[in-house]
Amino acid sequence: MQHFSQPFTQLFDLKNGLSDKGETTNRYLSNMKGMYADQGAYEEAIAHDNPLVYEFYELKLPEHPGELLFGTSIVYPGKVGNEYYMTKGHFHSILETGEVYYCLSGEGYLLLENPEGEWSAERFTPGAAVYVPPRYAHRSINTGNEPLVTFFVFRADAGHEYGLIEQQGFRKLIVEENGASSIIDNPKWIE
Ligand SMILES: O=P(O)(O)OC[C@H]1O[C@H](O)[C@H](O)[C@@H](O)[C@@H]1O
Ligand SMILES: [Fe+2]
Repeated sequence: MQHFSQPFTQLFDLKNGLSDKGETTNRYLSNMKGMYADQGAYEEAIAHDNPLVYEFYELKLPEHPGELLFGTSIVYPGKVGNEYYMTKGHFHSILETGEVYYCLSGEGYLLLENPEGEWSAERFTPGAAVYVPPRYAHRSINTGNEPLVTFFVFRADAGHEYGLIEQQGFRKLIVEENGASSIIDNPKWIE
């Protein structure tokens, strides 16, 4: 008989996303080289300090298709040039794996796109559950002034695939224009 996980409960703070169990993975600005459109603004920001852009819990559960991975993801407020702080974004290694994100606090977007060229920017506000269908890469973007905290859950064997995202990003960028967020074409995107 396969050894599955035992039932358990874990608390995550609704406001800051933190939990007293488990370790977060931290992504600092230095881990995001080449991911912001304004390379000059990136170099300048890195020369000053190396802020924490986001952190996330991913509970260590067996990577079996019957198990689920879950945790919170916390994207801090900030910008590089006029582009908001965001996660790297990924496809799942098993491309045909969906995911659900539920926004606990803060505001922003989940930017989605699939290899067929379809894309969407779904708004995150507290209480919004966003569905990531199979085949869609997804990136969380904080357009507000407080941490963007989401809770996610997906099939445990799905894996993460960054691939082209690390070279050219997503088709769209979310930037600040005249004090409001705006979705624009990514000039680095090559079809
Ligand atoms: O892997 P990234 O795109 O950097 O995002 C970081 C993390 O954010 C989310 O909350 C996901 O569900 C995780 O699976 C992911 O690894
Ligand atoms: Fe994912």
